[in-house]
Amino acid sequence: MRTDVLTARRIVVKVGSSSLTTAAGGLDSDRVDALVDVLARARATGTEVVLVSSGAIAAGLAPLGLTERPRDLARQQAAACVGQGLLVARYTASFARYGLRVGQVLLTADDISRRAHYRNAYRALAQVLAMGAVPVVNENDTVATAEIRFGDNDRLAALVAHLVRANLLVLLSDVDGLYDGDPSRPGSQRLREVRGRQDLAGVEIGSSGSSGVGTGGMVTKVEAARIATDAGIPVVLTAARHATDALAGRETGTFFHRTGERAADHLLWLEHASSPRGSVRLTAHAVRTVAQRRGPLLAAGVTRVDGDFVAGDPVELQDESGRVVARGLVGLDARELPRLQGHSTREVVHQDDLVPLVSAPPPVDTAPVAPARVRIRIRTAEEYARAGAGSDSPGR
Ligand SMILES: Nc1ncnc2c1ncn2[C@@H]1O[C@H](COP(=O)(O)OP(=O)(O)O)[C@@H](O)[C@H]1O
Ligand SMILES: N[C@@H](CCC(=O)OP(=O)(O)O)C(=O)O
Repeated sequence: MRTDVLTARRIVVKVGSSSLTTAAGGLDSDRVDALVDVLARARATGTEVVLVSSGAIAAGLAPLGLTERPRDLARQQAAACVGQGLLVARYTASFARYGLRVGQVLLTADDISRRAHYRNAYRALAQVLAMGAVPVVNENDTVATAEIRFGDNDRLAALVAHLVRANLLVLLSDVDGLYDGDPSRPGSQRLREVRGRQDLAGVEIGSSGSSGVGTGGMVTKVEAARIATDAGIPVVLTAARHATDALAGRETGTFFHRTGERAADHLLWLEHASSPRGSVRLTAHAVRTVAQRRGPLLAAGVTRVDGDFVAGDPVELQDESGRVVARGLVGLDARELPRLQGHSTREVVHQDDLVPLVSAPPPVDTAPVAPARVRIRIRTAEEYARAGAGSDSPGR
């Protein structure tokens, strides 16, 4: 038995498109009902549930006369617009069988990478839970542009788990766990547990399966598991048909043990969900300060400004060679900075709004301090698409 699962009082369950649709396309009511049966049982035992559900685009295909997932963003937006309503209507009817209400929550990465928005999203979700309803979360695909699109719900679910302070993330797919190679290949073995990155060495993490409606495949699930476990949230990855066992703490799928501690609220979003609006180049001294989070970034430490950002936007902080050393929420507009750079003590990024992405050399003028934790940065959807990785591209 998995004690972390049994003791979890608040859980985020993410279900993929491939687990909600029929082979012929369209929503599969029986599969929606089967999932809701499991979630309603968890609720009956006092566990709070947040559902992150994909399927908007898949559900909108048939009603719009589309036979496959469109490759262009405009038709994906249209499909999501029609499908999201159908999806939530289906959940509303299904949860109503248990006297439970659902509330639709549509998020964009852009909305919630800012600190104030993050708090607002937390307040809204916490209130929905406090009032006994089940939040059904998805990305707001209809208004998300290629630039701000988060792109896959696996990573979105990991960030939502952090946002709502969940004790567990459950990823439900059409495959019953992470395999060491293509699961359709004879001889591939399921990993029962992952305790850290070392357990993933040699594992072939591939893209979407044959359903044709999934996004990102195992790549985004493993990234999601890494985001969650690094932030102290264990993850169960299994097939939707094993959801009962997964929530009962039985040994199904792949269990990712937590590897880190909960990080400051908005910093995880800043690191994983935000798309930088510009970049600021720093002196060597300022690089050391921000990489070790020993103080704020002052205008005196800025040597160059690129982009058209305004106060509150996420920006990249670069060293003198252009290497990205941190991300920060900037406190000044791009047009204000040039006249201050190099000499002013005005604060450009507050210390609490900084995420170091690499460790820096120890400062020459002070005693050695512990280096900042080296973080493996998860790509944004935009970077992901640019790299043409897997099938996660918005152009798919
Ligand atoms: N190493 C692996 N282990 C398990 N599944 C994998 C692996 N590599 C690629 N996959 C594929 O990932 C698919 C699940 O991802 P995806 O199609 O995006 O589903 P979902 O809609 O649930 O997000 C599986 O059907 C499987 O074919
Ligand atoms: N937001 C999109 C789903 C994106 C996504 O990650 O899909 P999936 O890989 O099926 O979980 C939708 O609702 O269609």
